[in-house]
Amino acid sequence: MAPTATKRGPPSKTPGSKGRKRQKLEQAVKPPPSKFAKPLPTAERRKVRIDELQWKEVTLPDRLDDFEGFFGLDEIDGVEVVKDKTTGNVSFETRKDTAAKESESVNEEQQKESPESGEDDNWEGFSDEDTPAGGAAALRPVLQEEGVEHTKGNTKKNERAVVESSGKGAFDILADQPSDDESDIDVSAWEELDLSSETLNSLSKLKFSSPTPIQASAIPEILAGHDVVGKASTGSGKTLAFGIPILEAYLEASRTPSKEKTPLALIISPTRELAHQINAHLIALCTGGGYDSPSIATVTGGMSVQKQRRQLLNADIIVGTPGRLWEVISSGQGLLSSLKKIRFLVVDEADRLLSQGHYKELGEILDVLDKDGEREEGEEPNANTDDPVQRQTLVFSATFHKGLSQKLAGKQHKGGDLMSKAESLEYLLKKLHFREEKPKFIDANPSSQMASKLKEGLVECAGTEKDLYLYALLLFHPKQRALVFCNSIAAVRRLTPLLQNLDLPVFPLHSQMPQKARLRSVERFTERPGSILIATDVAARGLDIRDVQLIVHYHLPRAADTYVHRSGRTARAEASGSSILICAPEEVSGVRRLIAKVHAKNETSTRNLKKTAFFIRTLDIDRRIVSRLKPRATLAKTLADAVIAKEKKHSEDDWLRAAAEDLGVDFDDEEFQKEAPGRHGRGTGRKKKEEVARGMSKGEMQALRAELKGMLSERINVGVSEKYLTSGGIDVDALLGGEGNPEFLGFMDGLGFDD
Ligand SMILES: Nc1ncnc2c1ncn2[C@@H]1O[C@H](COP(=O)(O)OP(=O)(O)OP(=O)(O)O)[C@@H](O)[C@H]1O
Repeated sequence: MAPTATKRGPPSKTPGSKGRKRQKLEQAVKPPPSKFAKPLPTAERRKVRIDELQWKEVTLPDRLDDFEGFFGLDEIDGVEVVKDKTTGNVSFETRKDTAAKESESVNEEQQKESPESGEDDNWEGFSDEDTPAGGAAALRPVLQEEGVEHTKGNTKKNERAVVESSGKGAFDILADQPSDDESDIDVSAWEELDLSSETLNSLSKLKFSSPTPIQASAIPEILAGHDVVGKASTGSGKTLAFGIPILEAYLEASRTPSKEKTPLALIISPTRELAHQINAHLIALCTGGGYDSPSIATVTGGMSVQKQRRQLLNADIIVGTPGRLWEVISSGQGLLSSLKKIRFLVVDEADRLLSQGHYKELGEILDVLDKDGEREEGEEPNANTDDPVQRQTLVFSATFHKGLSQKLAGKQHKGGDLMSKAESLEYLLKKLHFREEKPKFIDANPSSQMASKLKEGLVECAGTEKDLYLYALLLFHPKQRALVFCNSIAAVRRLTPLLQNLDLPVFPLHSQMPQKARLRSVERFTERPGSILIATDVAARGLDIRDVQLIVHYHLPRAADTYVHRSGRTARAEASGSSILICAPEEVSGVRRLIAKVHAKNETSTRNLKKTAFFIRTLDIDRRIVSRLKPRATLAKTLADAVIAKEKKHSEDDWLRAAAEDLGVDFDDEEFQKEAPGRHGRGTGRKKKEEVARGMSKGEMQALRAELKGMLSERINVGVSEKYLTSGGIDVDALLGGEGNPEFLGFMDGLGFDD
């Protein structure tokens, strides 16, 4: 019997976000009326499996203002929900011809997709082992040579390295571009910038038909010899804003060869991944222009320092992180004298590099670039040098954070304000030794630090349920490349196995991972559509990974700039994307204030109006569906905790064994445990839980795994989404009771449906 719904259901229960306004919003997203208002004649009907059907994604509104539902919901027309009166089971019926057509197209799709599913079967998950052939090649050129990326040679060689790699490297921006001349495009929009024909050729190969605003404004100033401070929203092409003038200078220098070989540019980046990515972007730029490419050395921690030293001897461009650069520079061997002659010093993500806690090594580098000898304690870098600076200093970021200047002034700064132009300049002038008294400050997006096509929202849940809601959010965004941010390495370590246990393609990224594993995680995340990277803020800055569609803040960002940069990993280069915060109720008001600040600045700076509060929307999660996910999430967590506790025990034992050996005593685990301090103090509860977790036997774990496997193979009953039903004026209970409207909406692909 086909159910018919006649009355509106109660609004879904979302703590702290109820009221009349909510109900209006729900009506605003009321789905279109069903084509199947009347039950179908029995002869035309056929029972179908829900996963045989072709679900259509519900398109999102451009802005979230009036939208509180889930992103990425799928809907379907022409299906009836039928409830068996005796068993209570719900089934689905469609017209015979519709079903036949749809099952045909499903088969076609499956055939098309079969090679990819084969790949899925072979997916290794994350491990610290060396990537097998293919995988390593795909990470061109990052892992080709341990220690240093050093790319030199003729254009063809570079093209091969970039274009013919067996897969797409983590930072391979050329991988999708055809390499033949026919693919060249019109680059006349760049002509105003007066670039060389070689650079124009390269841009044509990259298919960059016109400069982005920051490129259009910054490149002429840099070419004219000015120091530049460039601010532009995330994903707006800042790398090439400094990369193109460096290439121009390289081309000019190579027309008049000199005997002395010194590097042309030093580019400093806050993270290793960003340094490797800048290298890849520069290689891509310098490829296919019909000239010998510059040698680019990437100097980051976690790789062989000896090789880096050798490669640096021949480099035209050096990209590096401050720690390793300082290590290499301070160990002597002549690098410093050639670095003093660089023409460009680039400080990328400058506010981060120059902030407290990150500044030490950069400060040392800046200092020695301008003068020999040691800096006095407390002395500002470069403060007492009278030598005129020859190089141009180029400083880029999407944000300049107010806390920096206030810290500089010795004030404690609370909150997450971003700096104004004047404050930024004042701050940078104190920290950096510019050639000009006043560098050119270019703000390409004065009205916003946020990408124009970014949608923002928050999900509210109990603090103890964040894991569950994260899982639900990821399931509700199936096939989307998602980046989840945590504030601690421990959380990355915990969430990775938890979500892997739930069969999600998850990779970790944090600073304590071995360098190769870090790059491999990024590579796999880049290559595999629909994969998930769980990362600390090491991934927040600068990373340019194609098609990241979803950012989840599992832990809330601690400052406005972190929110801007994390969210900036999506919606890049005119693409769209979503950024969702998972908040405990007590966190909501704080985070609203923080985000309002990020947006409020836009209003004041552009139109000089009084602050307009930006109100980030609460996404109305269907809590019924989430609660159905709880058993599997709990089981996955129990298993993950057990593995982590056992690993922790191993490393503690190793440490204690080594200590016992040093002391010349026998190692007795139980004795050590008894003696261990803090057994009755704080943290005892957590320790007890850990003990229970690590006490789990192999057999118990196997049983739990089998149980979880069983759960994961079962479908979650999401046939009826409370959100959709309430917003569509349908009563869930009436529908299931057989009295409701035959409309059926709200299925989420990925909720345990194994296809
Ligand atoms: N002129 C252009 N036309 C089209 N795409 C471009 C152009 N310039 C750069 N891009 C592409 O835009 C993307 C973002 O560029 P980039 O990584 O330099 O952004 P960004 O401003 O440095 O971002 P973030 O602040 O997050 O570091 C890259 O994939 C890059 O290849």
